[in-house]
Amino acid sequence: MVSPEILRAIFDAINEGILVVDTNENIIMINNAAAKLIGVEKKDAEGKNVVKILPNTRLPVVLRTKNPELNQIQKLKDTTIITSRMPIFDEKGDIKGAVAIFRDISEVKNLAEELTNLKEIRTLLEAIINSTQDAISVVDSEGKGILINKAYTNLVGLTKEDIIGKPATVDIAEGESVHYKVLKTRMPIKGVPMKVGPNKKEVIVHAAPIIVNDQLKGSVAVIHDVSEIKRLTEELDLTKRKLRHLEAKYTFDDIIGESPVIVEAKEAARSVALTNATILLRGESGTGKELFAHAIHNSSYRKHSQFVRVNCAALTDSLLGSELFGYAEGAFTGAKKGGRKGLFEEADGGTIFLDEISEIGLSHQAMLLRVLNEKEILRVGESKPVPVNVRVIAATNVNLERAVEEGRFRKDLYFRLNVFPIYIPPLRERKEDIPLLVEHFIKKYNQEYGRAVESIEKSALKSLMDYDWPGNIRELENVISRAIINMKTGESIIEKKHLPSFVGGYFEEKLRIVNSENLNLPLKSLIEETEKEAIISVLNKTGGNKHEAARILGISIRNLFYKIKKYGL
Ligand SMILES: Nc1ncnc2c1ncn2[C@@H]1O[C@H](COP(=O)(O)OP(=O)(O)OP(=O)(O)O)[C@@H](O)[C@H]1O
Repeated sequence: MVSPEILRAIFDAINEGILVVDTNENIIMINNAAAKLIGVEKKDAEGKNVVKILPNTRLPVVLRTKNPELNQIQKLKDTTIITSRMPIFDEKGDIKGAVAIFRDISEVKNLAEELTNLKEIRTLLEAIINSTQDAISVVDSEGKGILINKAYTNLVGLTKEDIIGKPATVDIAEGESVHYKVLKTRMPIKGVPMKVGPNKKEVIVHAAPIIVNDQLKGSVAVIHDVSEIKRLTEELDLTKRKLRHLEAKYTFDDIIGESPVIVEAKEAARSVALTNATILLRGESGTGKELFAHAIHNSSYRKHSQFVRVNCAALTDSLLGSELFGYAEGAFTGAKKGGRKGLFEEADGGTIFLDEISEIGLSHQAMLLRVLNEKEILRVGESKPVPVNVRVIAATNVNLERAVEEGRFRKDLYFRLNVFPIYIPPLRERKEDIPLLVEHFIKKYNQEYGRAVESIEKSALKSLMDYDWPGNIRELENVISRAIINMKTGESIIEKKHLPSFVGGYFEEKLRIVNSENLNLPLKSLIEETEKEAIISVLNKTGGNKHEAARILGISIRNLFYKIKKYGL
């Protein structure tokens, strides 16, 4: 027989709390764990009615019902416990008391809560990872796949089954594993180009190590699809080039005008066209410099070769260099493999038309001078010159002499370009050409818009003759084209009412002044008209000097050029 002392010692050694009551609900035994959980001294509890010690205890219920209550979770002070209560019967089956066995499960509960939290965080993370457009792949510290998202599957064409638990190299078609590199170096890697998946998708990969408490846990990679961007860039490149390579469309016959000044300019251009001389076309914006450049190329022996047009004002200085002269492989970030030909090389055998030449920065002016003198170019980032046979036609609408004086334009380049200047006079100095030009534009826009406009009314023509045309022929062309658009079907003569107010008509009066008649016009049209009006007034004020006009308007010269073109001024 085990002595009661030994039994007590065993009871006390047990981690679970044990509390025994007799049929009178008095505590006859309580072990250390129970006393500790309840927060009483054993000696103070023994012999006491259990309800006094534990007011909410259900032991009296068990005594009464004689039914056990098993594994019930409840709060005991600050702890959570799991309790089982059972009646105690003697051999005859009479009830002798009841016992409660309970265990502190706070820690287990915390753990369970933590697990639930972790689960929530994981679900949240997965939702985030799956909703990003960038493909993500994660490997563990050994380089085995542990997570990929939907975008990854869409991009790479591999599923979880192909990746999870497999080595980091499974998805690579061309290139080295970035994950392995990251795991080896513990350093992030950016912008690695490679091809992935069965379809050899072109991607750029950024990867970083996952370090928790100083321990390397794995590597995460974000994979960007660049095939679409590459395709679009190539398309854009091609379109840009195609746009430039639109053959020289015009000949001298397309240059309308019989005024002595324009006839003289045409004669000069016609005779120099047959030589190889560099030509400088001078004249205000919209006077027809580009038209002259086309005509010169078309009547030169180079007419079957390329005519390449570059608007030097439209490109930033840094872009202009690589566009004009090309670049070597690796000349700068983003440089194409194998480098790229510049426009000078593309125009080899033909003509390059450098519009707005005054806008070239000083460093590129030096390079241009070299082309003109040495007949060879240096690609950006390369030291070996490439010979080129290109005729240069430059154009400017600014006072280059002043630019030279102000140090903005190299004197030697100025002299080199100005060997054969052709001055194209502004329209206000050859107003006698206006009727011919109007007739020409009526024909042109009849064809373009499918109209049958016959001519212009005398008083309307007079308004055109009275106006000074700061935007020159481009502006006149624009006014005629808009007049035709403004004409109703059935109207075949351009009248004053079809002309804008600034040339003495009144069509745009309605547009410009916000009144009940035009309240239904979109705000954009009203703003554009006002902007156009402001530009015209300032240009008139500065006598067509665009640098000054841009200064007064508080916009860049490039922006002003853009707006002048946009509004056809
Ligand atoms: N003499 C002309 N006969 C017919 N159309 C002309 C004539 N001169 C110019 N044009 C037309 O006017 C518009 C402007 O001409 P162009 O682009 O050649 O001018 P530009 O002097 O090169 O202008 P910018 O300096 O702004 O580049 C074009 O649509 C062109 O066809």
